[in-house]
Amino acid sequence: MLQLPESSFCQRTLASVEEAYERCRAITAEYSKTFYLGTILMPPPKRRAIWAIYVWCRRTDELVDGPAASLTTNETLDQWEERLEKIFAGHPDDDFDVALVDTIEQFSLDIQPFRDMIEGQRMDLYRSRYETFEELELYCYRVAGTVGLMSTAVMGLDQRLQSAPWDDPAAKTPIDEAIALGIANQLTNILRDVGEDARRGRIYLPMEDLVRFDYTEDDLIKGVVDERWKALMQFQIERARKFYTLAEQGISALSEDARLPVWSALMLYSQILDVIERNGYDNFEQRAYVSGRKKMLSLPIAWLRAKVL
Ligand SMILES: CC(C)=CCC/C(C)=C/CC/C(C)=C/CC/C(C)=C/COP(=O)(O)OP(=O)(O)O
Repeated sequence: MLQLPESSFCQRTLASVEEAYERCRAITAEYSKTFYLGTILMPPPKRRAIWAIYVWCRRTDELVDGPAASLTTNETLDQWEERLEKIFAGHPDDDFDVALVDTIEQFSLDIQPFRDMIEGQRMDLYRSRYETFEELELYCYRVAGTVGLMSTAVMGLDQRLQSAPWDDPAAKTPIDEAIALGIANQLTNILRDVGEDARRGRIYLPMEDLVRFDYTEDDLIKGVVDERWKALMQFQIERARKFYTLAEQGISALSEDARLPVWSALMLYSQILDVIERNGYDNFEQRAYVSGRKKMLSLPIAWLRAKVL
C-alpha cells in the first residue's frame, strides 16, 4: 500500500529532490507497467515529472479505492485538497510532495485538473451507479481526462506550433485529444474490470445502456455472458475506440520526444479492447491481458506512427 497523508504536526526532514523523484519512479514502476514503459521512452526531466504526477494521482485514487478507503470521508478529501493548494504554493508535506513541487516549478502546470480529479474521487465515494453516458463521461474526465491535461503540460507542444513569440501555446494545445485519451483509457479499464467492480457493488456501465441491451444488474453480478452481454460489450468497445481515434489526432501536435511514448501507451492500452473481443467478451472469468511479447511487438509500430503520422 502507498503511504497516505501523514499528520502535518510531525516535523521531519524531507527527502532531496533527487531522492523524491526516485521514490516516485519506484512507485510508478511497481503499480503501472504500461505507463512506466511509456515514461522510460521520454527524456529524463519529463519522465521524472510524469512519475511525480502519477504518484499524486495514485495516492488520490487510493484514498477512495485503496485498503484504507473505508476511513475516507468528504473531509479527508477536503484536507487532501488543502494539501494540494500547499503543494502549488511550494510547501511540501512529505517526500512525494517534494517531487511534485519541483515538477510544478519546472513545468507550467495548472491546479484545476488536480482539483477536478479530487472531485472525481468524491463521485466514487458516494456513487455506485451512472444513469447516462454523459454522467459517466464526466466521471472519466475527472479521474483520467485530467491526467491527460497534466501530462500534456509536461510533454509540451511541437516546435512548429510555438515558433513565433506571439503564438499562444494554450490555443494550440490538443486539449480535447488529451482528455479523450484519458477517457478512452478509463473506459477500457471499466470494461476490463467490470466483473471485479460489480462484485464490489460498483457498476460503471451506464444504466441506460443496460436497459437498451435488455441486460440487468442481476445478470451483471452473476456474470452472465450471452448474446445481450456481447452486444452490450461491443457497443462499449466501439465507444471507447472513438475516443482513441480522437486522441490519435492530437499526438502530432505534441513535442517530438513525447510522441513515441504516447503512441506506445495508446496502442498498449487499446489492445486490451482487442483482447476482450478475442476472449469472447468473457471479462468475468478471464482478465484481458496484453502479453509482454505483444507489447514489445507494438513498439516498432508505435515508433513508425510517431515518425510518420
Ligand atoms: C493524445 C494527447 C494529445 C496527449 C496524451 C495525453 C495522455 C498522456 C493521456 C493519458 C492519460 C492517462 C494515462 C490516464 C490514466 C487512465 C487510467 C485508466 C489509468 C489506469 O491506471 P492503472 O490502474 O495504474 O493502470 P493498470 O492497472 O492498467 O496498469
